[in-house]
Amino acid sequence: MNFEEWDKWYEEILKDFGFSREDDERTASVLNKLLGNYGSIDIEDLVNNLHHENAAIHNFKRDKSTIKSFMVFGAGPSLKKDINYIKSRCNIEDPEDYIIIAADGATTGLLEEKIVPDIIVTDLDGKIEDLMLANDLRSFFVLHAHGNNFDQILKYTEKIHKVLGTTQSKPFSNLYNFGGFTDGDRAVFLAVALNAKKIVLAGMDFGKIVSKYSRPDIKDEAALADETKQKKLQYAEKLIDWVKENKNIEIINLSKQ
Ligand SMILES: Nc1ncnc2c1ncn2[C@@H]1O[C@H](COP(=O)(O)OP(=O)(O)OP(=O)(O)O)[C@@H](O)[C@H]1O
Ligand SMILES: Nc1nc2c(c(=O)[nH]1)N=C(CO)CN2
Ligand SMILES: [Mg+2]
Repeated sequence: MNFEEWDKWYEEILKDFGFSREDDERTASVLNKLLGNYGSIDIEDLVNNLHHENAAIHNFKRDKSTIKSFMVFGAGPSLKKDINYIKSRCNIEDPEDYIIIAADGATTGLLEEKIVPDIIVTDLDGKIEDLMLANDLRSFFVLHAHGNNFDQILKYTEKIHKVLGTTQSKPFSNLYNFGGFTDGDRAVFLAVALNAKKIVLAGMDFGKIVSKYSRPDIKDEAALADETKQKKLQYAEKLIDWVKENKNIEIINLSKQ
């Protein structure tokens, strides 16, 4: 989604949630500076490195043109069921098959199943030790700045490597905006920017229930989402519907089957 198109969604989101564009831009400006100091990658680096990372691990040369299929894992209640289904159907670690993108808290569920994502799309409110562990092991970070994560960006950016920065306001300098709002739908927009032909969604229930991977502080496996979270999930679903309607990409949602 280009920025002009995204900006219409963004205006609506700012009004609907009462967020401030200036606050988003303030965090974006800090992230941009930190990435300037500590280093960041661009989209070309990401594509090239995805290829090399897998070549190193699997002794397999993935041609750039074979990067076509993606799996996006969200932190919805069906995450574990969907991972088990995928494991029973295919070799999830086969680099020929899929690029694996985890949306933030879903990283923890994947690590529990011995799967280290290729990419983590995050605003740094997932379980931070797991995000950092995955980053050390293998995962590239697509790190998002917004008005509500200034402190996390300030604290953790220097500790993370292999980072591509994003903003939800106007992109500039080191920061991209591929479109999208929550970590899960931004992961889908990233796959679109990486020329996906097929995207499989797992743990992307939307609805009103959140899992412990989304809210590590809840006691049970799942709980009723608060009103703000429910509204965020509605936007996530609508934005992914926009991709279905406007892009020629096969999208399969395992959570809805
Ligand atoms: N039922 C669900 N509960 C939680 N996440 C879901 C659900 N369905 C889909 N997702 C996707 O999983 C992603 C990862 O979840 P997580 O709660 O870590 O994200 P988030 O975008 O940081 O949200 P928040 O700002 O509420 O913390 C969400 O961004 C969302 O797109
Ligand atoms: N300003 C602001 N922006 C966001 C927020 C948030 O809480 N505040 N949460 C997001 C992830 O769901 C994405 N963007
Ligand atoms: Mg998050």
